[in-house]
Amino acid sequence: MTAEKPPTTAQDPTTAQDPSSTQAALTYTSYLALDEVLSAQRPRSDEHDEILFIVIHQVYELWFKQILHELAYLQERLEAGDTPHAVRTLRRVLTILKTVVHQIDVLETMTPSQFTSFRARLEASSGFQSAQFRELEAVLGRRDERVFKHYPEGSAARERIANAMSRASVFDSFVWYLMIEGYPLSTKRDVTQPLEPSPELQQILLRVYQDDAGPANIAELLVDLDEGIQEWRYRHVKMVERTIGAKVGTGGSAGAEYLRKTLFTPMFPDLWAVRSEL
Ligand code: HEM
Ligand SMILES: N[C@@H](CC(=O)c1ccccc1NC=O)C(=O)O
Repeated sequence: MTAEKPPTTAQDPTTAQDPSSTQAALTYTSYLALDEVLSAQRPRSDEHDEILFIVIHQVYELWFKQILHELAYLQERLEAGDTPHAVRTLRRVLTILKTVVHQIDVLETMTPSQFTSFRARLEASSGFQSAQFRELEAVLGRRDERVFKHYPEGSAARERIANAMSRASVFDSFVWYLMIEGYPLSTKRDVTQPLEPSPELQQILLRVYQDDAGPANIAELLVDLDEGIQEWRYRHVKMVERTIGAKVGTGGSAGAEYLRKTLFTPMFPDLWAVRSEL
């Protein structure tokens, strides 16, 4: 249990009677920094639908932030061999992921012509520049220098992505966890390199599934996570197809055609590779 923070409201005698105290009472608005949050929607057109487009993306970025926070904790718990908390954290991440995938329904209420009415005002900005999405991919295990093209050298965003690519990924933490659980894994992976399918690890995973205990539960939740990311990509590309058809993207790619190529690349290839042996 952590000790409760002393109250800082006007009723608190230590502050209420202190004339030098300039601290305003904490309120709903100040605690949640709503003045900042609610003044951060700045449409570039007078089109009705642009606010929805901004709000949806802002909500995404807040959830990405929360997912990154949870994944850092997940890695810590896995590396401590703590199955119950790793399971709970993964469940939370999966629930958030379901929420953000579902949120696409809201944006799909915007018609192509409504989007076209302000699309030009987006100029060359695009989802390619979502640093938190790239960080999320890197935390999960993606190692791909091409993403850096959209982040200026020396920028904080680029540093964060590069940093995530230099650290152990969620999958590396899972492998570490399997070692703690007593599975004999010898070869140490260079965590800065892409995750390649490993026959040695696949043999171990078959045993994990046979044993059908905590590690098998975690493995299944990681498959859920991988599938959830692929589900997001699928829903995103369908939204793109119905909203801009075959138009090229504002970020300079071939649009839907480019996105379709990213659809079936799993984050954790070994967890998929073993499934025909189970
Ligand atoms: C009408 C809605 C949307 C359209 C038409 C759209 C369109 C596109 C297009 C065409 C690309 C390819 C990059 C380019 O050349 O511009 C892209 C990439 C991307 N978009 Fe969207 N997008 C939409 C909504 C969203 C939302 C709500 C998110 C949530 C954060 C999002 C996140 C991303 C990300 C992360 C990428 C990079 C994907 C990758 O490279 O794998 N997009 N989007
Ligand atoms: N790439 C989209 C524009 C777009 O969707 C977008 C633009 C700015 C900020 C976020 C965006 N969302 C995802 O790509 C397009 O080509 O229409």
